[in-house]
Amino acid sequence: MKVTVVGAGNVGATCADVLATREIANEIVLVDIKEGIAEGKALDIWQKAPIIGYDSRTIGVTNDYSRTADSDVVVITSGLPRKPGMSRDDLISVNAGIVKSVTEQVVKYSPNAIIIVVSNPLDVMTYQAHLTSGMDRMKVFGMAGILDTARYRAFLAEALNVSPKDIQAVLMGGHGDTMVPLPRYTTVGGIPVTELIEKDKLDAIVQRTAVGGGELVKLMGTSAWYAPGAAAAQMVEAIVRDQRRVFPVCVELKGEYGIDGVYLGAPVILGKNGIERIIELQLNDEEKALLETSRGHVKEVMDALDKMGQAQPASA
Ligand SMILES: NC(=O)c1ccc[n+]([C@@H]2O[C@H](COP(=O)([O-])OP(=O)(O)OC[C@H]3O[C@@H](n4cnc5c(N)ncnc54)[C@H](O)[C@@H]3O)[C@@H](O)[C@H]2O)c1
Ligand SMILES: O=C(O)C[C@H](O)C(=O)O
Repeated sequence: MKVTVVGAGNVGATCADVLATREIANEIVLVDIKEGIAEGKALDIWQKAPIIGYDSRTIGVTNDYSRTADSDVVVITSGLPRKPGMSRDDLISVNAGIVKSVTEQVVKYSPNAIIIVVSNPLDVMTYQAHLTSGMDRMKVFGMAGILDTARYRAFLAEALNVSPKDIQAVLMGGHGDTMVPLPRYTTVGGIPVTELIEKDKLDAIVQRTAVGGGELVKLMGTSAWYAPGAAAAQMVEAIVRDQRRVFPVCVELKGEYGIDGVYLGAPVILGKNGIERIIELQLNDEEKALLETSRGHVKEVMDALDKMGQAQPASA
């Protein structure tokens, strides 16, 4: 299997490193626009192979998409990260252009690849890549839900003093402060989380999760990369190993949840064809209202992209 990661910055390089270290793909191509950066990081990851013990090949290229040809999966991480005081939406004008031009190159050389978008603002960059690619929505989707649920699961594991492995959770909506964690669908070793933690503590964890990206931006002056890179690699693994994992993924909803034409996180089954199925949960009134708020926010940012004239299909 061949996997390309575009953007050899913090998230892209971490993703490539996890893909190689866990031998998720035998050929990994790292691409960046900055001369030498992808080549250097790919070489560094390859030189770690004899120490850790893996044989995935990692190569790096500067803007040479011919080397990405016939990739099975492409992860797009290229674009600016936010700085303290910024929202993800503030990145839209710069990142839309980057995601558009990268997607054009990706599709030209790997027309059958499944595309995973990571660049922010995530839901709207997924819209940008999907439109530019002209591909089926089940083959162009975004990574955010695995990261957001991982934060939620990590906070819960800490509060309950249990293994994060035993916490199962799902979360919906946009990748922003209006994301919708679903405590009703959260279990700890099969036990509903609501039986193990007081409501005020759970509410505080939900709140901390919603602003989890911002917490890290404040601490580091740029956004996170270890968990995001690993989350994107986990999606690649589900696809290349046809695992049929159930993850929250950002996809264009077309009637699911009564929503049409908006890109939002929802639980899906991920396998060799990309999204194999979008799962429709039964939401209660409160959850529906939260999802509607999130939908409204993402739609506003999609409209802003439309106004910029960026969201055009590749052929337009
Ligand atoms: N979806 C998520 O959950 C999530 C999580 C973390 C970060 N992100 C987003 O991922 C993006 C990358 O974050 P990062 O921390 O890796 O940033 P970074 O600055 O470390 O890396 C970005 C890389 O993209 C490269 N790049 C820019 N334009 C390019 C182009 N046209 N072609 C190829 N490469 C190009 C840059 O040279 C740089 O190396 C940001 O937009 C960030 O907000 C999303
Ligand atoms: O917070 C950010 O800007 C990056 C990313 O979306 C995250 O949640 O870590």
